[in-house]
Amino acid sequence: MRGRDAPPVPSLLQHRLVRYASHMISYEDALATLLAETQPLDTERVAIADALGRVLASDIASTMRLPAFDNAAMDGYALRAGTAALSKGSIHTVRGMQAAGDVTLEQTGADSCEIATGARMPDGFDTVVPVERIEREGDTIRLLDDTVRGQHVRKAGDDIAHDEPALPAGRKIDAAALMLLAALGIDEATVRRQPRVAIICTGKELHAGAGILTPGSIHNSNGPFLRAALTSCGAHVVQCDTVGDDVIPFGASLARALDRHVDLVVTTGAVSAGRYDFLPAAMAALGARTLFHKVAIRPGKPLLAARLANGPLLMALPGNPMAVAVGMRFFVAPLIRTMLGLSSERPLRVLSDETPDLREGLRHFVLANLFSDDGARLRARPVGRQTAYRMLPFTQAQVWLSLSSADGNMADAYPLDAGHSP
Ligand SMILES: Nc1nc2c(c(=O)[nH]1)N[C@H]1C(S)=C(S)[C@@H](COP(=O)(O)OP(=O)(O)OC[C@H]3O[C@@H](n4cnc5c(N)ncnc54)[C@H](O)[C@@H]3O)O[C@H]1N2
Ligand code: MOO
Repeated sequence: MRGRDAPPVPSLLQHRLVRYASHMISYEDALATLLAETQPLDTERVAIADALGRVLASDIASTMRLPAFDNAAMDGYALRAGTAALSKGSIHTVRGMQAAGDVTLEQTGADSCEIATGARMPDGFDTVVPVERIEREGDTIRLLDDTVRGQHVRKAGDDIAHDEPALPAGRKIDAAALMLLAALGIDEATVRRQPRVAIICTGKELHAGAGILTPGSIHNSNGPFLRAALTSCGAHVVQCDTVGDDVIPFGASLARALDRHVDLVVTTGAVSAGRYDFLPAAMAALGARTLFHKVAIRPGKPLLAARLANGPLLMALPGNPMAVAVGMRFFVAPLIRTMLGLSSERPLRVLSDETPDLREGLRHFVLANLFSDDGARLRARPVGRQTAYRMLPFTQAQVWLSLSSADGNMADAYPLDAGHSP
């Protein structure tokens, strides 16, 4: 929505300015159009030590049994129950001690052996009595309870059997997945290549770095936000440029991005209806195929998606910070998920406490917090005073609600940070 002064679009581009139809595509159709342009990326092998946040490209089956051997679940005494039950008051001779890591396979002679949690059950022993449930005198113990055969023993393969499916393709490697992979001794995995993304923020008002602003200028908040949000989603940000309202530095930044073999370019600003909003015309001049421009959503309506002549997709997000946040969350994040081979997100269906004025035909994205009502049902309460330029509410919310007038008070709730979705 820029105005003032001389037009920034070079004259050779002016005659190519395109008038866009006022009819807007729905969010659902726009997203489907975008995702139809996208494929899961190729795969690579990575060390598990470097795999946090990556997405598995093939199924992983268990390479061993977990636990690998029968072992004690409690510190206490291993016994041979055999087929007979061991009764309260029975007395057993103790010989030896089996600690975790000990390799002793057999304790011959004695009918009991001291044992530590995690220690391998010596051959012939099948039951463990916790140290609290015996009385010891010299080298004998007396049981304080009847025992059940096999009690307090963790059986080999009880967690996962050899060759059993462990983690499926399309699973994000999070801390839980890393725990299982480490336990299995797996040190490499086949994952999707990370999408390479360039960010280009447009606007001559954007002040480089921190420090004192000149009159009329602002700090660039969209660039740092996008870098963080893209990284959290599993993308690799290869470039983050800031350029003026001019197609020439924009084109130069785009050329650098293409040299870096990006899969996606995300731009901010210059995409709505103002004199300085050069981006739609620049796309046409560069021979890009515009997939859609203007979506029936609020905020973020002027969003544009294009396929660049030399391959990658370009998502032009409107400059207002909440339009960037919505464009990132509801267009760029699903695109990155598809590139990574992740399935589509499953939002929580919640009742929204209050709904803003919902305009028919528009999908509204609203910042909210979740809470449980008296009946322990999950509900959402929108945070106050939301407009496209206010960033404070974004820091005070847990979720985005996706709302339309057709759904009444029911909303889909999405975690604010797309990287937190499984
Ligand atoms: N006549 C019309 N005016 C506007 C329309 C419209 O349809 N007709 N749409 C409005 C909507 S909705 C939005 S959203 C904005 C989007 O405009 P642009 O994409 O052209 O963005 P700019 O004009 O370049 O910037 C808008 C706003 O955002 C600030 N901005 C830009 N970049 C950054 C950045 N990197 N960090 C922080 N803030 C940034 C910029 O200073 C402006 O305040 O247009 C409405 N107008
Ligand atoms: O759609 Mo814009 O993001 O409201 O200001």
